[in-house]
Amino acid sequence: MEIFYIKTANFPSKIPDETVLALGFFDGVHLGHQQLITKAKEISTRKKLQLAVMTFYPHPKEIVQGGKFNYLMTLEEKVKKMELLGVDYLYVVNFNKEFARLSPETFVQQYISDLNVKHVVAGFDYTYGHKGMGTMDTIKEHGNGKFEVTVLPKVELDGIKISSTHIRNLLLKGDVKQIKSFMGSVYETLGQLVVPFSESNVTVRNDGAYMSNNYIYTFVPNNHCSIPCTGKYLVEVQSFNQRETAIAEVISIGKEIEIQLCSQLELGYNNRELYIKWLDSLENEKIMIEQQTKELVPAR
Ligand SMILES: Cc1cc2nc3c(=O)[nH]c(=O)nc-3n(C[C@H](O)[C@H](O)[C@H](O)COP(=O)(O)O)c2cc1C
Ligand SMILES: Nc1ncnc2c1ncn2[C@@H]1O[C@H](COP(=O)(O)OP(=O)(O)OP(=O)(O)O)[C@@H](O)[C@H]1O
Repeated sequence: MEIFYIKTANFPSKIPDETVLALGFFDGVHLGHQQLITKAKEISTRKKLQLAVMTFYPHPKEIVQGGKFNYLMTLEEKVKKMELLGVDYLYVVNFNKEFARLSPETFVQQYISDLNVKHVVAGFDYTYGHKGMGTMDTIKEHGNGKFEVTVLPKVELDGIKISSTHIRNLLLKGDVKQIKSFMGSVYETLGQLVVPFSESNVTVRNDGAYMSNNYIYTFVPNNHCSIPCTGKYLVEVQSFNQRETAIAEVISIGKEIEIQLCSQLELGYNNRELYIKWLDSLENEKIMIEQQTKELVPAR
């Protein structure tokens, strides 16, 4: 897969071959996105064209509304998923204030027609151009017959539109188990495992690695990735080919996010980059323990 980072009016010097282009932000590359890209792949194979995806960075909301946006994945992770889906060209358009002001017509002319696109595929709710005024009802007309258009109807699960927003809401509720049926895989967060420094708790091994004697570590998620709400979770910690099941506690969601792993972790290296896979919430267990504790209090 070839990646083109496009800044306003700075187009690739080599215009790629004729393509089928899938459009959208694609945060999380969930099952709705996967259906869209698979559809575009089928069309590209049938028409013997290359498959291209156009996404943006940063997220339009971060620029238009300002403030921090909670992403489901980093751009690097999105790139990996696109590669697995068989994408040939990935355009990452720098979304800035100047770009946001482009009219729907100018966007279609400069960023679609001029990029040798022969077929556009996007979902029923895709919008483009200043204030998102362009829709799937206007795109064909704005393309002046230069490309075909396929619209993917709403992909739902149990009557709910599969969307990045719904997955973010599940994270806010700590309902990590449900996420798999919307994303197609367990939600995971990339970050660094750090041994909190306290002399009584840390052993320095011969190879220089810090080991936590009581198995308590701090996990610092990579910048700007969403994590579930505070509470205890059953997780899988994955680094290279090592996997461990552990209990993670999200203590606070603020500037410094810390997650403490309390199981017997053999991955005890300091500052090691790894994935946390969020398997299930242990809040029910916590509620049960709280209820049992309450029952033990003698009646006065
Ligand atoms: C040229 C262009 C200008 C845009 N301008 C705005 C804007 O002014 N305000 C806004 O909220 N979104 C704007 N957007 C974002 C789109 O409405 C939409 O969120 C984006 O294309 C991603 O689509 P998706 O959310 O369906 O994946 C713009 C998009 C494009 C391509
Ligand atoms: N459930 C779905 N059914 C059909 N098309 C979808 C679905 N979800 C996303 N798409 C399409 O996939 C592309 C990327 O969409 P986008 O990144 O806006 O996803 P989203 O899940 O709707 O995000 P958000 O919830 O943040 O708005 C767009 O063309 C969009 O219309």
